Amino acid sequence: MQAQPVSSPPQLAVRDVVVRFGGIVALDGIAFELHKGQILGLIGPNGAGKTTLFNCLSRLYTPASGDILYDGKSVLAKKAHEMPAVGIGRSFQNVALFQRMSVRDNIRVGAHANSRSDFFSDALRLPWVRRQEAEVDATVSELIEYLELGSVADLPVDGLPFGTRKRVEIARALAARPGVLLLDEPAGGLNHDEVGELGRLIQHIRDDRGVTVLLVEHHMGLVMSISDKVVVLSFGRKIAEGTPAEVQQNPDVIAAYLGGQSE
Ligand SMILES: Nc1ncnc2c1ncn2[C@@H]1O[C@H](COP(=O)(O)OP(=O)(O)OP(=O)(O)O)[C@@H](O)[C@H]1O
Repeated sequence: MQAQPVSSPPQLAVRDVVVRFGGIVALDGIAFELHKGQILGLIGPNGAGKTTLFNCLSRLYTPASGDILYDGKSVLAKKAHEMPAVGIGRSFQNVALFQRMSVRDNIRVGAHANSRSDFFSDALRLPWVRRQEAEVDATVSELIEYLELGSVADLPVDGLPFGTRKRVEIARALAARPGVLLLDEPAGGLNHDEVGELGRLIQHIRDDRGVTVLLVEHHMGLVMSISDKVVVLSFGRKIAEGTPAEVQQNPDVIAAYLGGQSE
């Protein structure tokens, strides 16, 4: 799938977001837009505000001012657990799965984010509950195949290699059928080959499933090779936005990273 032209309304819009922790201004009026089918890389030196922004997008933090809009509607009244149903899914930096549960059941948890149920309907196994369960089973099976998790589907998560657990986490986020997928440092802890596979996977998720991706990542090779657009933060401000080539040549970006290295 091709990214929509930037003249179309944005799927996700970050408008002048400010976050303060005591005297620290972690985000100082951040604004950018993400269009359907784009892969956006959010980068910046340590302490730039990437995680803080990510936590605003998944509603773990509430900005002091500014707004976040999904398909034109503010999400600030939503709670974190409501976000998958809104259409914004996320993965966590350090993998946040149910360790003793199987791969299949972890993915099932993600699929249930979009399903409705209540005690009596469940207990009576009403036809719509059975139909919904069949749909969840089909979604989970399709994702197990899509993410090549078939050989480990019924194993508990805690014994699996880190790279596999990261794929399970992506599968769980996809199970809620997000319009936008937020990936928090997905390359962290992966080896060179695994990073290459991850980059192809993220592009496939965009191309095959039409999912828009916002990627917070320190791995420059990954960000620059797959992003349509890169937003650069430094000390809570947006210092650059553009294509990977534009951003890499931007003197402010080069200075921010060199400054970070000499600290
Ligand atoms: N919960 C918090 N309480 C106080 N200050 C915080 C909190 N979270 C972040 N900060 C501060 O806000 C600023 C932005 O931090 P943030 O973690 O968002 O940066 P980052 O770009 O994600 O950094 P890194 O790449 O190291 O993860 C930093 O100065 C940080 O110390």
